[in-house]
Amino acid sequence: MNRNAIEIRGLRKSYGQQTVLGGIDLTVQEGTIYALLGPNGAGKTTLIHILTTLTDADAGTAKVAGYDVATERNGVKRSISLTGQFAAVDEMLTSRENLTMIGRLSGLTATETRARTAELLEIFDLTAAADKRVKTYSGGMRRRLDLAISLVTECPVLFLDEPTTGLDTTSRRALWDIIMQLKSRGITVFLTTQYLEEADQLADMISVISGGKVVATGTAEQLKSRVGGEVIELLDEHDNVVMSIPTSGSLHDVRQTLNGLGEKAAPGTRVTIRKPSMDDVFVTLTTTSTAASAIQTTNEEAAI
Ligand SMILES: Nc1ncnc2c1ncn2[C@@H]1O[C@H](COP(=O)(O)OP(=O)(O)OP(=O)(O)O)[C@@H](O)[C@H]1O
Repeated sequence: MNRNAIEIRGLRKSYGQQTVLGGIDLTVQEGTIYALLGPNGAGKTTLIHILTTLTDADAGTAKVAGYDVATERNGVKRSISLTGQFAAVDEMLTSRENLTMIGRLSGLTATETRARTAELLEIFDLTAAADKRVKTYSGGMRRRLDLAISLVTECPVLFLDEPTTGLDTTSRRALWDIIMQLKSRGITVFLTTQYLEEADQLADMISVISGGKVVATGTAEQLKSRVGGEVIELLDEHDNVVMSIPTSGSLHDVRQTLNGLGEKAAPGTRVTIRKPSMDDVFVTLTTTSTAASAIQTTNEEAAI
């Protein structure tokens, strides 16, 4: 039976008058990839900082790898790695030197450090560039190195704060592959992202946060099904989407929706019907409070 790598109950955090986290409940099973999806300023980094003991919560509890983040900080720290939004590498050193430095600082012997460095350079496809200074690296190479550094000592729970922000599509996909490999080695990955596709592709479970609350939790498919079975899209003569309408997908519903449009659609308007995307989910959940409260029920269902 799977155990929980992360358990969060009623977590709250405010800065002055601003409530950043207004009571977060969340459970992450061991060995899974969990994505926390939310717009800018939703509180994703704040939550990661609390889970990694960098910030204290005002109320509520959180356990990581079985340790309480408030009272068992050392246990938490021993169990986690964190990669932040900005690559924390020494640009004047080579990637081999960066990895070696972290290995020795983490208490590995010289021999262990050499072996681990070689292994990580290989995994992250950095062997060819291992002896070049990091300042000559591309953004993708730096992110890969940053991730490699956070894995010098392999921890059961890995936190990735927007790991692919600023990367091009190829580098992003390469990192996704690496994250999937980490999962296959039993590591629990908790990541934040603003990219819907990233959550869709990678995560076993997704929570959407907005306004300091979890407004939905589920698999990508479960979240999409909440938006509706099919989305009717109206396109203008230049193929621009002028309206998207979620429907249940039933013939009755689709027919009623189209009839309901009546004369509102301009002449020349075309119709397509497609499956909902994560974009639909995101827009629905983060822009309408009614949707948010409706989905709160989903959250409870998904937790059962
Ligand atoms: N130390 C702090 N002092 C005051 N306000 C803060 C502090 N840290 C974060 N905030 C505020 O809390 C809110 C949430 O910030 P946070 O960085 O957690 O959001 P986020 O979802 O990670 O956003 P982004 O995707 O832009 O990184 C923001 O309005 C931010 O300005």
